[in-house]
Amino acid sequence: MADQHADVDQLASLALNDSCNVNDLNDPDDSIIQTVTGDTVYTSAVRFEDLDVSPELLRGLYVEMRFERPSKIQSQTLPMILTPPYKSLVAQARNGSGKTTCFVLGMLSRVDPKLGAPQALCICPTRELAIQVVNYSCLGNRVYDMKVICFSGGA
Ligand SMILES: Nc1ncnc2c1ncn2[C@@H]1O[C@H](COP(=O)(O)OP(=O)(O)OP(=O)(O)O)[C@@H](O)[C@H]1O
Repeated sequence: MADQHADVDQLASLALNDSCNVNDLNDPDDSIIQTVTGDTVYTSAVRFEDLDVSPELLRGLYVEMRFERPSKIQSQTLPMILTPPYKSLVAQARNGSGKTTCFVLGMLSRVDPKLGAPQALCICPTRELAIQVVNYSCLGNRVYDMKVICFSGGA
């Protein structure tokens, strides 16, 4: 999560200017893209196996979520999100392009399922978004038996 006082210039920033529709999720651009942030070079992931995720999460992506391969925003941001040294990231892509999976997979990859303590907090601006995030995060329940809880306020 971004440090409150972090200089915006220090944040890795990525905006994908793609105008495709949701069907493109299953037809991502296969070209391998390299992104350099500071001294670190990130290579886009063509397959989920290219990412540093556990076998349990891989199974969850393929079997539970029935995803075949990363969408464009996932292929470019997940190597950054999952590779140490971890940095803050701002990414922008159109609605329905798979952004939620990016940060949910980031959270699920960084928690220790054996540790019985709260380890990740996701703050959402609307109740609808919070519910969407919880629905994806439930992948953690299914593959790791971890608890995902949604708190919301308002009437
Ligand atoms: N790699 C993938 N392969 C197939 N389907 C996917 C993939 N990633 C996400 N999806 C599906 O695409 C839809 C949109 O994904 P998601 O909600 O993550 O997009 P989003 O960019 O966060 O959307 P929004 O901008 O509305 O918050 C969901 O139904 C999700 O299950």
